[in-house]
Amino acid sequence: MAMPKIWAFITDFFTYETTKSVVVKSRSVGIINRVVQLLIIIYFLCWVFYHEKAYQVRDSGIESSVMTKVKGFGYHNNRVMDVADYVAPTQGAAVFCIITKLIITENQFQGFCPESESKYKCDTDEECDKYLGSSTGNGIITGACVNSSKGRRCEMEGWCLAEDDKVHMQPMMEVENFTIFIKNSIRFPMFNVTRGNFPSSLNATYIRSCTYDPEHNLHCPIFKVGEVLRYTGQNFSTIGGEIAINIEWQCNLDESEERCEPHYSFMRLDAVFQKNGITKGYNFRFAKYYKNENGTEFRTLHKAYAIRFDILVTGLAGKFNTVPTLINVVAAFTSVGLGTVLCDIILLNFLKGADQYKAKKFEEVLF
Ligand SMILES: Nc1ncnc2c1ncn2[C@@H]1O[C@H](COP(=O)(O)OP(=O)(O)OP(=O)(O)O)[C@@H](O)[C@H]1O
Repeated sequence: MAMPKIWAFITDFFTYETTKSVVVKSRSVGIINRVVQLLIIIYFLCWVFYHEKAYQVRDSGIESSVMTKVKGFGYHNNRVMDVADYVAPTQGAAVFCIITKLIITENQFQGFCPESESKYKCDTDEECDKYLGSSTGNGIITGACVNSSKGRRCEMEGWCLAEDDKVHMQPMMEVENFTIFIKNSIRFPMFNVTRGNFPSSLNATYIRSCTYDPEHNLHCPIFKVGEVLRYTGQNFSTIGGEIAINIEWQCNLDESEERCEPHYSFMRLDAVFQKNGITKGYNFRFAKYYKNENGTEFRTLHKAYAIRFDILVTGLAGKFNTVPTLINVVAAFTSVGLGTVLCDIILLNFLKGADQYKAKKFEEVLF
């Protein structure tokens, strides 16, 4: 029984198929064929070529440099704070912090003193043993329980007196009115095109007085902190954390280079931690060191609560090129043939004269 099957398979395998054109005089199938072809042509013209600009080569490897400068004055800890006091790091990089609240602990010397927090309350030395080796306090716990102005506390060795960061203080509300100047220059290396985020024609008086507004003042490179927070949907009184200012360059270089302009968008990057009970906002510590007349070193410790700004730059430029144009034109012509596939399925399976069509379409010739 198996032999005839094998023989039939071999005969089928060694056959040759060639295409034969069958003209089907059916109006309905003819209409379907033309409609499918039309849809494919419209898809390629409108979406692939017009919207997706498939005739262009793209460069997403944008090279960018960002410089920032903050200006404004505020009152905090009974003193006027200027940019050198509240911006860190001071170099004007793409990532910087504006300090909104500073807890200052002055005149810390190396030595032994009681911890400040109430969790270090103790009556005996043994109660402090559990903190030995702990890294969450203000210094190295010695294991002794000593007297302090707030009652008995575990003793630590380090910078004394220990910081008390539980003091309540208002953030520097003037931060809302501070302004951030952003200077961004970019280059698309594939096309050797360089652009800046504001026209060189802008004069100094205008720059000093303008602020960015997405509707009326798109070219002004100065951003008001309060407005930036508003664009991200944040309220200044609850703000901490990280804000991104995204500069997006979408450039069609088939048009004039002048139309290659930045678009700004704003978002809060640490939004996931907004409702987190353990960590809120962003803070860090830094110290300033001094020596007194007899050469003993002492320091002023700052715990800074800040808003961190991240200037992100993204870009995509496109320009006409023959290679993608040819590839996509060929793809478009090939795809127009897809109409035949659909019509064949309908003809071979769903129409009245399907058998007749099958017989005409597949013809066996014996030699
Ligand atoms: N955050 C800002 N808000 C408003 N204007 C600013 C801001 N940063 C810079 N400018 C203004 O933009 C222009 C260019 O700033 P740039 O830092 O290059 O020059 P500058 O003369 O060194 O500025 P400065 O006024 O700090 O001395 C200056 O007129 C400057 O005053």
